Amino acid sequence: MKTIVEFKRVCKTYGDKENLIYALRDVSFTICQGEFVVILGPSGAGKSTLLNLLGGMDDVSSGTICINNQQIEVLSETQLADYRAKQIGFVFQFYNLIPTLTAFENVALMKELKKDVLSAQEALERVGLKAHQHKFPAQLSGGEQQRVSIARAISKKPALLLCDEPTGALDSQTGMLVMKQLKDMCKRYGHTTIIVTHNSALKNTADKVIYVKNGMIENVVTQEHPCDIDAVNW
Ligand SMILES: Nc1ncnc2c1ncn2[C@@H]1O[C@H](COP(=O)(O)OP(=O)(O)OP(=O)(O)O)[C@@H](O)[C@H]1O
Repeated sequence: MKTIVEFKRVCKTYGDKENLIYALRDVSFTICQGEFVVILGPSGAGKSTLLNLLGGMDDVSSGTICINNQQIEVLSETQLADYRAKQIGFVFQFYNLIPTLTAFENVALMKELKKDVLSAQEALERVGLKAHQHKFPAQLSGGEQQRVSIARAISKKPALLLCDEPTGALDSQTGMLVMKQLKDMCKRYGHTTIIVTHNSALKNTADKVIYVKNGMIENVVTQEHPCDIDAVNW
């Protein structure tokens, strides 16, 4: 399988000499195209820092990051903005939908960022929300709103779908449905999906689990036969 993400000896520090905080220290790993990846670790471990670096929202202090054959730590601000707009789909804990636009219009906005997008209708169909496409966010449940935000992210046909605690604001049953959707789409359409979570129950469902602790990679486990989301005890 093609390698789509390669972190090589990445360090990320905050603060100055006297007050240096290592958010990530000497982090190396790879992710293959089409993998369903879970990044697990306690609070403060460095998970969000990792995701921010992957998404081009922050820059490394040292080391290299290669995504889809592109070295990203050397990109200028403008090139990084283009990378975020075209290559990355983001899903956050809160859905960040525009309340005055319908589900369809929220997804269709992505056309402004990239020429080659999935139609809003196709993206909403993939998340099972075609019937709700003309509703406003306030007329949708939390789980449905999150599915609109997933439709918005996948409509860009991103190289990477980055999800930061995507079920954090949902009850466990709805959270499970959203996770199921993410995994089903990863397998059906080949989206490389990277999920940051505190929920260690998800570890058995991933092709790869990256354990982060104290800014370091504690372990990377590749699973040949991950279990179905339905089998998870939340
Ligand atoms: N902008 C910043 N300035 C200073 N320190 C930061 C900054 N961002 C993160 N850190 C520090 O880097 C470390 C890793 O933070 P990070 O947010 O990546 O952890 P996390 O695993 O995502 O935690 P959580 O699960 O609580 O969100 C923490 O010690 C944090 O305090």
